[in-house]
Amino acid sequence: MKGQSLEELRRGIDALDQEILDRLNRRMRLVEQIGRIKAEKGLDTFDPGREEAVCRRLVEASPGPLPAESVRAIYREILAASRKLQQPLKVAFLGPEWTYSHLAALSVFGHSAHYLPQSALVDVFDHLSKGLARVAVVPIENSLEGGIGQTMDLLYERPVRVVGECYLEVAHCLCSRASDPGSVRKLYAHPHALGQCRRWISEHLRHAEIYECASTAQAARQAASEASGAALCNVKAAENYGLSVLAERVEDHAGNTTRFIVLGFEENSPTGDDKTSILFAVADKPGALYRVLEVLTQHGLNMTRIESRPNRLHPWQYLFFADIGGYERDERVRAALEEAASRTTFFKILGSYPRANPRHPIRFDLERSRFGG
Ligand SMILES: C=C(O[C@@H]1C=C(C(=O)O)C=C[C@H]1O)C(=O)O
Repeated sequence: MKGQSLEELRRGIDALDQEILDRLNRRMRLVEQIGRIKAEKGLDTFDPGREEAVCRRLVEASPGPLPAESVRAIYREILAASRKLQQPLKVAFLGPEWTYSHLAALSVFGHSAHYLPQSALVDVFDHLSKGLARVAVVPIENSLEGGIGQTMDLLYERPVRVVGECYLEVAHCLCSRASDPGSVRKLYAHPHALGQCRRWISEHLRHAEIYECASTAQAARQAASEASGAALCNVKAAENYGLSVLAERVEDHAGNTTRFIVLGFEENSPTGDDKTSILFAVADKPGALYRVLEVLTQHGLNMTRIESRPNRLHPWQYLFFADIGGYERDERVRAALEEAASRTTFFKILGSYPRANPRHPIRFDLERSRFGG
């Protein structure tokens, strides 16, 4: 049997696209109805647990050939458009535009959200507490540099909840108006970017003076103002500030990944594969930390991270940030946390949220300036 011609195949695609669009509009009418119910009941528009459940179900139900990351990428935008119909979601992040935080926020909330770049992390938290933003996206740890101290301090000080997480691959480029690395005299960079590219800088940019900046996009903005300035930043920041990419992927280790958390106030519903973040302090006596960890082990909870941080309010005392597998209201987790809390001097559940996979970080495609996962 003779195959279909190009024209016939394209007619088939046109008919399917019309069908997809009709169905998307039907979906949006349901979304609008849900929006009205939420408004009546005073519920929050954004429900990350439900969104994750929607995506996971579709990834599992998809027979292919569409890969899982494409299903997720398509639905990221459908969900963003759905939320926008109910009420545009206001998202604060550490700006200016095109920082890695911005890329992380876009990868979680899509292009239809209302983004509010802030000039300092503390302003991101302030935006949330003042109700100027509904959610915020902040970095919490990097695979090479470890925990982001300032975020950890603010998590201790402010009454926010962790409602989501995402892992983003951090691919730095050397970007400049100069034509080659040899002509670069000043290098602008965020301290973490400097830390991640130490070896490359000592091999290629020994002759340049180094200036630390508040963010990678700020570094790009600064580099753009000088003919012999350069920045360590991502390709979108370079594009935005009119810089050329002189060298790609200058980080010292492949797989440089930053974990971002989404902050908000609402409690998530369980998804069946959740993580819970906690924060606690223990008395200064032998075995105090062990006694907390012992309870978690006895209840069979898997701890995926524990990190200590000096308590700035009480010198030489420490705060512990830990992530465990499970949902906070799940009976086993609840009982374990209750018992663990009784062995601490301070205990705070930061929140439960759908688990993201660190082995499949969101990748920002250098060539095509778009996300894959
Ligand atoms: C439609 C809803 O509102 C939002 C949009 C969703 C969707 O488009 O599927 C899911 C969760 C919410 O963030 C809902 O809560 O079901």
